[in-house]
Amino acid sequence: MPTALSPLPLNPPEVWTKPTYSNTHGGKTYKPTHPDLFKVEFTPPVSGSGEEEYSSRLVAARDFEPNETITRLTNISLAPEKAYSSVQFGSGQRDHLELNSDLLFMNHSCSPTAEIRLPTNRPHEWEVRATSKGLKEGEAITFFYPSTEWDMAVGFDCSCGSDNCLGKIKGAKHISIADLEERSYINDHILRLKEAS
Ligand SMILES: C[S@@+](CC[C@H](N)C(=O)[O-])C[C@H]1O[C@@H](n2cnc3c(N)ncnc32)[C@H](O)[C@@H]1O
Repeated sequence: MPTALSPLPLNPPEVWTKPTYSNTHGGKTYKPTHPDLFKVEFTPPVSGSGEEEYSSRLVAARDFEPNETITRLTNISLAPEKAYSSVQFGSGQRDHLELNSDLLFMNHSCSPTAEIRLPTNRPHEWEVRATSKGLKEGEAITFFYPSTEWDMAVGFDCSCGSDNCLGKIKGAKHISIADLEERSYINDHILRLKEAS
């Protein structure tokens, strides 16, 4: 059972279909979820590889002021399990949500342009917001994955390219508190897990 008070539905309030090369090109059945705020820049699969590249990204469709809310998390559901796509919102084993929107395409950066803020037990306040630097139209919307993730289902070699890149990203469990806090806002459940470790 989730340990945080979790009123999250098991299914998203609105049906969401993940964009793929075939439904964003040619047939074009895909409908962007937040067209006025951001859009997915979709990378086509390398011909014949048959594998997902995970190199698509989310970019801002307009400027955002410093600390401006980009969007609240409105179509979220309880994740059936921790996955590459889920976001951790508490310290319990089941405390992972699925975004069920174009926000899925927010990549990680060690020098992020946005934050996911998930105050404990206040899901109506859960949001993506610009950092204190603000965001320009066309800039990638990224967040620091260890700000929500303790021990990720799928780690990766970071390609964010920032000067203070941490290299391998596996979750906050594997990073010192100083390295976490100098890069991003860190959610309470991660700070609690860090204190207890
Ligand atoms: C939720 S997806 C983000 C969207 C993803 N780029 C896509 O095209 O589906 C998370 C995955 O994207 C990739 N990813 C995100 N940020 C990355 C980064 N900074 N460096 C390398 N891969 C990254 C990793 O494969 C990760 O497991």
